[in-house]
Formats: sequence, C-alpha cells, structure tokens
Amino acid sequence: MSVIISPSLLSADFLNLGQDIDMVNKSKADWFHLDVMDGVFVPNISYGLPVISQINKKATKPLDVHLMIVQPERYIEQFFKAGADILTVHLEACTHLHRTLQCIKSFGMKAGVALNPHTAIHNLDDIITDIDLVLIMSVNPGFGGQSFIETSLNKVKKLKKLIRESGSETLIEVDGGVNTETGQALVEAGADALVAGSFVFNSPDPQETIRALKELK
Ligand SMILES: O=C(CO)[C@@H](O)[C@H](O)COP(=O)(O)O
Ligand SMILES: [Co+2]
Repeated sequence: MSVIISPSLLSADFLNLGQDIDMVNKSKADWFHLDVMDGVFVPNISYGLPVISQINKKATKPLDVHLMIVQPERYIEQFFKAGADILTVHLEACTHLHRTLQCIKSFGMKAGVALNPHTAIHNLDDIITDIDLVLIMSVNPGFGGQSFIETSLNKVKKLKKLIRESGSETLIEVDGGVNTETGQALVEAGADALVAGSFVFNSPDPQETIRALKELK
C-alpha cells in the first residue's frame, strides 16, 4: 500500500482557503489534516468547529482532525457533526483515554492517539488494540514550519514492533517537519501516513510536492 499523505491546512493561505482546498482535492493527497489548538494544551490558537464545518462542505477527502486541546472528550460529538472522519486526541490531554476512544468510535469515527515528542511508546502497551491510528509528533505541537526531531524515527520503529506483536491494524501517522528527505526515512521506519504543512504549502508547486511525497517507498 502506498503512503497516505495528509496535507496540513495550518500552512494554507487563509485568505484563499477555498483555492487551497480545491488544490488538495485535485492532488494525490489522501486526507485533509486539520490542526485544532486551544492556547492551553499548546501555546497557540488556530481554528475550530465553524471553520471545519465550512471546510467539510468543500473537501472531497476524509478530514483527519488533530485536537491539541485539553479535555478533548468535551467536544467529540461536535467534531463529529462538523465532519471529522478521524479524530485524534493527545494522550497527555486525556485522563480516561480508553473511555474517550470508545466515545469517538461510537460516532463511527476512527480514533487516533497523538504522542508528544517526550511521550514514550510503552504508554500505549495496554491500549494499542483499541487505537485506529497513532500520531507520532516529530516536533513539539503548536506551530508549523519547525525542524524534524530525529529521535522520532526510533519511536516509529518501536511502535511498528508493538503493533505487529499485538496483532492490531493500527496505522502510524507522523506529523512535523516532514519533507521528502525525512518522509523517506519515516516510510522506511514503518510510517503509514505523513502529515506535511509548510513543505507543501510553501512550495512553488504544491500539487507536485504532494505527488513527490506520495511516491515515497
Ligand atoms: O500539528 C501540527 C503542529 O502542531 C502540524 O500538523 C503542523 O501543521 C505541521 O506543520 P509542518 O511541520 O509540516 O510545517
Ligand atoms: Co497536526
């Protein structure tokens, strides 16, 4: 199976968001990655439910929603109604992660768990079979355009081993500092999906950049 590409609209042109959504629709990208930040879990505020509802009217591909908010269980139903297909919460933001994942799945969404760079893979040992997708953060969450943290490659390898041994079909997605070089190393380490923001939207030909990422093997 080819690598899944999920362009992050955090680096899109918000004055021309419709055009950037059309570009992703026409491109070889698989999902739309939507970063929701609350200014508490991370030191930045992005966009929220009304913007995602509007994106959902135009996007022709699944919405991969990355919640960087405290107590995300408060908003699961609202993100479902806004159009989320995959809803990812941070392990560090959840007191009752198992209950939160069951709630996400009860709405028919795929349930994702994101790990900050300092959070070890072994925290997932007892819950991996309940997770549809693990999002490895390869930068500290909060901003686009940061440099890739190299130790993330080893985390992907450890996670791949855990998934294999558990017999689950959990996908591994990696987010932060992804370009064709880091993307190549991530695919070799076992990543199934790559998020890319600034590398796509700051490039002279975003559709071509998405195509180049999609061809990584
Ligand atoms: O979740 C986040 C940032 O917290 C990301 O999804 C960024 O939007 C990725 O941006 P690049 O590192 O690819 O520029
Ligand atoms: Co993200």
